Amino acid sequence: MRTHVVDHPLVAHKLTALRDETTDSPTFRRLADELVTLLAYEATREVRVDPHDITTPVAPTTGVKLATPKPLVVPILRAGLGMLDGMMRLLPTAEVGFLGMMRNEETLEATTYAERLPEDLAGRQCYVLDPMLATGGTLAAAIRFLTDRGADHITAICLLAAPEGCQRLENDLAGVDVPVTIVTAAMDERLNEKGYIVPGLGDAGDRLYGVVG
Ligand SMILES: O=P(O)(O)OC[C@H]1O[C@H](OP(=O)(O)OP(=O)(O)O)[C@H](O)[C@@H]1O
Ligand SMILES: O=c1cc[nH]c(=O)[nH]1
Ligand SMILES: [Mg+2]
Repeated sequence: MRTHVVDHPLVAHKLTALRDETTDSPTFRRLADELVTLLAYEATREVRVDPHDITTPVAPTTGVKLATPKPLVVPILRAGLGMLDGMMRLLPTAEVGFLGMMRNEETLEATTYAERLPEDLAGRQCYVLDPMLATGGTLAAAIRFLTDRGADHITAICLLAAPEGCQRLENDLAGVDVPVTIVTAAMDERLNEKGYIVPGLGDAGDRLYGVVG
């Protein structure tokens, strides 16, 4: 597994505003949207392309276009939904699959409550969107869903990551023979006793969409 922390002053600036507890929900949603577009630029560095012949007003030339099958983008509900538009801005022709996953805040175990993915992902590049990589349980399960169906190249875009979650992913995915890359805006210090990222940004889903039950 590779981990890529995007080191860019604009990313750091937007992330600082996102973390700030005084940032309201509309601003939080806008910042998450802008950040994912910046991270997606790095995350799509290995997106597959084919040669493509065109003619400019001056001369014929060969460029590239996205290869077929198109990449699959998978936001993890709920919080990952706040990253979808920002990702699709860069990959407008990608397909989108959905995973609904929720972490039990007592046991910190992730459960899956919704799944809408293509049955066959053989030969597909997948981009998983989830703002928070905390214990890593959610992302490990999501990546398993994709590799079990044949996905052969996986990139997860997370706004924040914790070292404990990255270590767990390394362990859980040790037997997975598929390249996995994590692209994040920051590797934070640690998790607290409740499994929250420190300093983090709090509960991403709640900050995007409000507290539900
Ligand atoms: O790395 P982990 O310890 O598994 O935690 C990370 C998960 O927790 C949050 O989702 P949450 O369960 O709060 O659901 P929500 O998006 O509906 O708020 C977050 O969006 C991740 O999916
Ligand atoms: O810090 C954290 C950890 C898990 N989920 C969140 O939304 N935030
Ligand atoms: Mg949440």
